[in-house]
Amino acid sequence: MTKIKSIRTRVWNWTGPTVPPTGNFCTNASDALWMKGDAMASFRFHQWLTCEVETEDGTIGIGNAALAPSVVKKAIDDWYAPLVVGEDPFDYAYIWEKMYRRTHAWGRKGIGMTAISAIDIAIWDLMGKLVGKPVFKLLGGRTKEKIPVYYSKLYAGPVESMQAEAEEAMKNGYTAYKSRFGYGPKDGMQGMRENLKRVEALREVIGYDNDLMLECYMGWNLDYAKRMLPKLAKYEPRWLEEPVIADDVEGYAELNAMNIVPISGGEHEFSIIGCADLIRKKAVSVLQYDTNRVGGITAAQKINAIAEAAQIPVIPHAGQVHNYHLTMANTNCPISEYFPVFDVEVGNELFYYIFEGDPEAVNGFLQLDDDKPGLGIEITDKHLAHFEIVE
Ligand SMILES: O=C(O)[C@H](O)[C@H](O)[C@@H](O)CO
Ligand SMILES: [Mg+2]
Repeated sequence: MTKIKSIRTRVWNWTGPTVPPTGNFCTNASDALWMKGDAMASFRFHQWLTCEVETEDGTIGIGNAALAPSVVKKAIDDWYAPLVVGEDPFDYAYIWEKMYRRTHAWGRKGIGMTAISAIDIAIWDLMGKLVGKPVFKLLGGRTKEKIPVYYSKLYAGPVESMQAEAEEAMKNGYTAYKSRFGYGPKDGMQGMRENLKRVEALREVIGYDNDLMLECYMGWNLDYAKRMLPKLAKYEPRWLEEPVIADDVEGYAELNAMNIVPISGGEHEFSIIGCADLIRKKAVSVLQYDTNRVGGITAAQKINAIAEAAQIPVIPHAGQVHNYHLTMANTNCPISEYFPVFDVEVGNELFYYIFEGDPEAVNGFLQLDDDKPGLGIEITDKHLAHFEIVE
């Protein structure tokens, strides 16, 4: 048995080219503020955290976090690493509880749970490498021949450019698409029409035999969403995502109970109990935790069981292998989100520039390798020129 010897955290600050922001690009929680300028600014993630957990025999497990990397690094270095070093990685449930309970006063959600997630993901990668098995084989194995994905981009812009992007994606074999709204409560009735115009335009391109999902990214509110839902119904969206801020669980439940369009959410929820609460309150019809926020693979797998008991499908936020392995190992996880490999825009794309081995979608599906131990990714130095790294 080999014990955990050290944890190495690095913050990767992207210094490469980024797609310049445009107006009404993606509604978000900042839209409710009286402010000028780029409301999406605080939701661009142009840095990432890598978290490498090494055992005495030199095996290294790789974890990661996208939220507030510089702060999460500090939390891991100062608080969580001392709790984990010296433990047996296969005692992962005990390690999770130790991290959760020893920082319970401040770490139950947000930064603390993100730090726990990064370490836990690394421990699962480590366990897979130590036993020579892919992580999904430790979770339940292969429940799918390959994983269907949905194309997740289509940020709001000129109608013609959105249609052109959808047409291009159609050529690549996707059968499900997620688009972002650009208008919300402060844009009034005209903004509603702009939103509906774009949904109609996308349906003209993808038709009605393909799934269309609509993303608000916490940029609407209960009143606006209640007014929009009846107008959206005829476009048959598969779900309406994060229509209200993450704390408005009652708002979620009221919108979901209207049963006009299934409501999805969870990418800004944390911990097993946080997600169980969304399920208990019937706040979502589709649960979308992100494994690198919610508590890692240990927490995500427990949440999958709770969601399955309630027959709520789980479609984790983001692509990325830490989510794919859970989707592969759970029948109640039908498809995966997939960020197409594009220039760096909001930052979801950074994963492709830091890691090697994240599967790329082919014809609307992606595959995991039965013989690749752990998560199947390594940190690459191919794009180091575009990063400033803080050890
Ligand atoms: O569902 C998503 O993919 C997230 O909400 C996005 O990461 C966010 O960038 C808004 O598009
Ligand atoms: Mg989302």
